[in-house]
Order: sequence, then C-alpha cells, then structure tokens
Amino acid sequence: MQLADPQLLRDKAYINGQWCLADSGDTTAIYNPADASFIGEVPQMGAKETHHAILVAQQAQTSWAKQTAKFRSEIMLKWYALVIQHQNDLAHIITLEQGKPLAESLAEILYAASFIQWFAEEAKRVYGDTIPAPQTDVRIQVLKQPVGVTAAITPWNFPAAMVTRKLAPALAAGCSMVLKPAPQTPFTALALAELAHRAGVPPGLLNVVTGDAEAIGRTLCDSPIVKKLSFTGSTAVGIHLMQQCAPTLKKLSLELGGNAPLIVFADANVEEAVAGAMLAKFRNAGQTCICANRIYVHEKVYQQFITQFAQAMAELKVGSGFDLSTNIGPLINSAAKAKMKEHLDDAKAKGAQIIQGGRDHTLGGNYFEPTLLIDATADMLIAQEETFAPLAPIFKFHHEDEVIAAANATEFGLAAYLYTQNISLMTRVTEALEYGMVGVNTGAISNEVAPFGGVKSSGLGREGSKYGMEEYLELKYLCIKV
Ligand SMILES: NC(=O)C1=CN([C@@H]2O[C@H](COP(=O)(O)OP(=O)(O)OC[C@H]3O[C@@H](n4cnc5c(N)ncnc54)[C@H](OP(=O)(O)O)[C@@H]3O)[C@@H](O)[C@H]2O)C=CC1
Ligand SMILES: O=C(O)CCCC(=O)O
Repeated sequence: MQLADPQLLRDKAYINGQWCLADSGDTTAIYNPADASFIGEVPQMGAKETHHAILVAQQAQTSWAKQTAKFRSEIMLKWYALVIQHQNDLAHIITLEQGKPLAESLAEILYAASFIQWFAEEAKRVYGDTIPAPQTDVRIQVLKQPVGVTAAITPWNFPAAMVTRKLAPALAAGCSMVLKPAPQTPFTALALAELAHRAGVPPGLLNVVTGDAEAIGRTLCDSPIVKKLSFTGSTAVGIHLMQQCAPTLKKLSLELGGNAPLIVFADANVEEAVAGAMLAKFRNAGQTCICANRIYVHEKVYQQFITQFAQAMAELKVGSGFDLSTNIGPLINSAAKAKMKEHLDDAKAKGAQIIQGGRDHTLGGNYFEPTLLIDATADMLIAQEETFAPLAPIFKFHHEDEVIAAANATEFGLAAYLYTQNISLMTRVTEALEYGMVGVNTGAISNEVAPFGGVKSSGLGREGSKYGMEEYLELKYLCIKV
C-alpha cells in the first residue's frame, strides 16, 4: 500500500513526544484481517514503559492545564485540520488493519475528526457557576477543573473514532492521556499521534503504549496518578477493569457490549425501516456495539419486511475493503467468525430458517456470507448475546407490550431503534425502552454532538457532546466568607 505520506505508518510507540521501542526490544506482528498478510510490527511494551508514560503524562498535564482554553483549542484545531488533510491515508490504514470498506474508513475518519473539532470548540465553554448563598456573608462559586492524568483502552472496531472520542475531550479539558490501542489496530492510533505531534501537542500530553493488554491495563488501573479510565470493549473486560480501578477510586467511562433491538411496528414505512435496518445491522460487517442485533417485526408487515430486506441484502458485496464495490469486509479474526457460526448453528437447531447466506464465504479466511434468519425466538443465543457479525435474525411480534418486554429482556442497554408513524406509540415505547440511546425512524444515531452511552451492563458515562466533556472535569466548590 502506498500512502501519500509514508511517515504516517509509525511502527514505534509514542511516549513523551518520542517514538520508542519496548525496553526488551520485543515486538508484536500485526496482520491484515482480509488476507492474513503481514502489515508490520509494534513494540510489545508492558508495566515499566506504561509507568514511564504515566509519569511524563503527569508532568505535561500540569503545564497544559495552566494554558488558556483558547491555546488548547487552537492546537486541537491544527490537529483537526491535519486529520482532514490526511483523511485518505488514514482511511487506508484503517482498511489495512481493520478490514472495513474504504468508504466506511473514510466516514470513520471524518467522524473521528468531528470529535476533535467539537471538543476544541467546547474547550472555550467550560463554564463554572455562581450559586446564591444561604447566608449574607458567604459567596458560593463552582469551578470546573481537569481531572488530571487519564487513561484510555480502545477497541479494534473503530480504531480512529474511539481514540478521538476519548482523547479530544481529555485534551480540551486540560488533561493528559496514556492510550493503549487495540492490538489488532495500533497503526491508526499511532498515525493520529503523529498528526497530533505535528500539530504541536506538547510532549508527554498524549502517549500511545502498545503491547501486553493485561500488564498495561493493570499498571494504568493500579496507578494513583491516573485519575480516570475510559474503556470501550466487552462487558467482561469492562467489569475486570472496574474492579482493578476500585482501590484507587478512579472516575470511569465504560462503553461496553450491546444487544440492540430494532422494532418495526405495523404502521411503519417499511421501505424506510428496511433501509434503516440495513444500516444499523451491516455497518462494519455488524461489528459495532450499536448494531441491530435483534430485529422485531409486527406480524402485519412481517412478510413484506422480510421480502424487501432480503432484496436489499442480495445487493451486498463481500470482499476486500480496498475493492470500491465492497460493502462487507472480513470479520476481525477467526474467533469473531466462530462466534457467528455458533450463533447461526444454535438458531438453526432451535428452529430458525435461513432465507439468505448462512455459509462460509467462498473467499475463505475471515469472510462470512451476510445471513438472514427468520422465525428467531428468545431462547436462541442470537437473542441473548451480541453476535458482532453480519447475522440478521427476524423475530415476529403481535403486541406493543410483548415487544417492549422482549426488547428489554437482556442485560444490555446501549442502543435501540424503532419504526412507527404514530407519535403516541413512539412516545410510550421510547420511554419504556431501557436503553441509553433510541433511534426513531432512523438507523444512524452516532454523531459528535450527542451523548453516546448505555445503561445496565452496557456501561457507565457518556462520550461525545457537552456531557462527554464533563467526564474529564472535576467540580470544586468555593465557599467564600466576605
Ligand atoms: N463496545 C464495543 O464497541 C466493543 C465490543 N466488543 C465486544 O466484545 C467481544 C469480544 O471482542 P474483544 O476484542 O475480545 O473485546 P475485549 O473487550 O476483550 O477487548 C477490548 C480491548 O481491551 C483489551 N483488554 C483485554 N483484556 C484486558 C485487560 N485485562 N486489561 C486491559 N485491557 C484489556 C483488549 O486487548 P487484547 O486484545 O490484547 O486483550 C482490547 O484492546 C466482541 O465480540 C463484542 O461483542 C468488542 C470490541 C468493541
Ligand atoms: O462502540 C462501538 O461499537 C463504536 C462506536 C460506534 C459509533 O460510535 O457509532
């Protein structure tokens, strides 16, 4: 792959403004999920290098926090401009290491950049408060101050956007960060660090440590210097990290697993519901925590929806993300493919019918055919767990109460979607759904200005929006006797 700017493909970690090897010299090889070809190597770092990164982050944070918000904002806007300028190279790096189609990688870069721009603007609007006091001789003020040194552990499914959704509010608020990117997709994070460096982000403020997840994660969690951890990934790892953070009482943001229901009511515009379901199901080959995992369709429009959904699915082209006609790339690894097969086999054994797909793709490797199942039921694994793959199960329902109960019958509570033209029904159902985000007559809900996050086992805290900034700020109350 030829990048316009080959310097963006960095193969060292980034600590204190320098590109570093692991102390041991050990490296990990990174492979392309589409064809298992070798991309490059990154340092296999551990506790020692992470501890060093925390110390330099502490030093850098002190001076960064003392700068004006305008100063921080201007550096961030330079970084934003560089990301936009290099969007094609960055998108190529995502497709190379993550597999998603190039158009989706480009969309992710613009989405990632939007967090940098948004939080650069928000930096200047971190207002405190003045509260009328209960006594005449007292004045009450509330300051908002940066939490200090922060840490982030990011996943492979959005290797750019999950970095900037955490890093941009941290920098804007006056915090520093030690970031551990997913082992499958370190090169995107390193390229973003290269551009931050060029934009003038001071040494030590952003550190990218690649390597041993358990050792790096434990060091970040155990450190009393690190005041906040933000993690996106599975619920199991989120709980583990929360336990590790308990002794140092860190602030936490956890964006964890989902099991999104998409409900199509009898009065829905079926054509629009099909388009929304295609988007919500097949973005990133189904590897998104807000992907529609369960599609509930009212009996009156069940057949019509299935016919139109199958027609839309027949248009999907599976292949390399670099082929511009591809809509569905490979899954991230063989474990992801094995999980899809397990869910499919379980559903078939329990009575679901395959309408489309259902087989290994002829391309082999990590590719699988986008699959449509009907007659799905609540006892199937696909109803209970996040499949994280291009498997669309359709459940038939008859009544509003029944579908609300089914949609909520999961430990997860991240995103839900519904299609109806009836405003009263929409109001009742959105209020009853136990989810952090609800899309109404749309399958696309993600943007930088809205609070992204979940309830129940889907996590804690919100990212993006003005609420995302609060996660990197502490309140300090001043009681002034006059
Ligand atoms: N909410 C979301 O966006 C995501 C949800 N998932 C869900 O999780 C499932 C499994 O995917 P997977 O990638 O294994 O997700 P994980 O939650 O296992 O991994 C996510 C990140 O956490 C790291 N990690 C794992 N263990 C630790 C630890 N003890 N300390 C610190 N960091 C750790 C991983 O590194 P390493 O790989 O080196 O262990 C990776 O960078 C998916 O099928 C999906 O259901 C996955 C990714 C994103
Ligand atoms: O947690 C994820 O799966 C990444 C976020 C996707 C999005 O922001 O739409």
